[in-house]
Amino acid sequence: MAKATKIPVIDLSGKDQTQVAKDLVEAAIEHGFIYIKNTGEDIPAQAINEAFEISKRLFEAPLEEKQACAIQKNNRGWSGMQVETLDPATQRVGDFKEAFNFGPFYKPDEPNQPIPPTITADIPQISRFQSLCYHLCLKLTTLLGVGLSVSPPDFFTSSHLHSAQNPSGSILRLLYYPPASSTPEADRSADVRAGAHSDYGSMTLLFRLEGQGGLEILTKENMWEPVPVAPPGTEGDESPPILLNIGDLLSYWTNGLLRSTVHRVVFSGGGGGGGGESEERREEGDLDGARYSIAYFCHPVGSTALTPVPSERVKAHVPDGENREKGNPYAERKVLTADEHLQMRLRASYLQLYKDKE
Ligand SMILES: O=C(O)CCC(=O)C(=O)O
Ligand SMILES: [Fe+2]
Repeated sequence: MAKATKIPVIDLSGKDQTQVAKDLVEAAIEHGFIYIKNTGEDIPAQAINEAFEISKRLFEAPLEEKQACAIQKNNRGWSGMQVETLDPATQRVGDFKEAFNFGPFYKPDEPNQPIPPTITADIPQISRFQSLCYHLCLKLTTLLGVGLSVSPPDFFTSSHLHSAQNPSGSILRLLYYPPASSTPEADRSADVRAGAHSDYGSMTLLFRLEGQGGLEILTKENMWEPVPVAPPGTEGDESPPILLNIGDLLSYWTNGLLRSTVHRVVFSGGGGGGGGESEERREEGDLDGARYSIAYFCHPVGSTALTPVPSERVKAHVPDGENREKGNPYAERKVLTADEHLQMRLRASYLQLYKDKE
């Protein structure tokens, strides 16, 4: 039976910030996924609720509006059903989801991309939400720097300070997984809502809604385990915890010390993984109903050179067989900057976009 994971819940508002930093680093090494208790201090529940409301309106907008904002090679815009294939080696068909990516608004309320008219009035809220996510990520990069005793301690944070002159690949992504009933072509036991993948950037913040489970991580033992939306101890909070995960870039940068964990989103049939209807899965609600999530993919400034992180802890880390590969999956291709890293990954998941326009 698939068991729920033991991903720790961390409260960033803890008095002893050195301890918080240590706990965060240990969780990033051990699991790569961490629940950030939502106290409302960094991202108020109301801002999250508003963002989900905007997302619903956006995906319900007329198809022509969304198509006019189709995703470009700059990774901004709308991607329709089955356009993205996160696990092309395994998936029979593309992901059963729609997504809309917003690049950074370097000036408040000024998107650098076409926006569907249905949500033009919501630009200030989107801008504010993106800024809240960005600032939470800066806080997290600072804590990781402290927890890893990186010298100087702002090594990670300063490389994430983006601007129009020093842009980053950071993306705020609204996601919509239509109900299975509206996609009868999906084989719920073989197909997935989002294919198995690890994220590309430094770290990802994921916002989910209660009763809309389906996210699973691949454990060290190679088992798929569900990641409950509201783990024990957070049920009474105003908003479920924010799920933080380490991305490939940060794992690569730390020579595999921080773990970038493979994850996916499944229908109730279990994505061919044999998970079946476990107790935890049933607690997660109707896995075939409509599902919304919001991800903020945090990336360093594109020109950042991915040179070894100045930390004794990182230097002392000797990757084991499995992590050696994970730590530097691109060793042969010599990734030099954050931008090169991102371009390589996008090319692999948007097969058609790159094929059509080359
Ligand atoms: O929707 C989710 O819960 C996860 C989405 C995800 O992993 C991604 O977009 O990278
Ligand atoms: Fe992901």
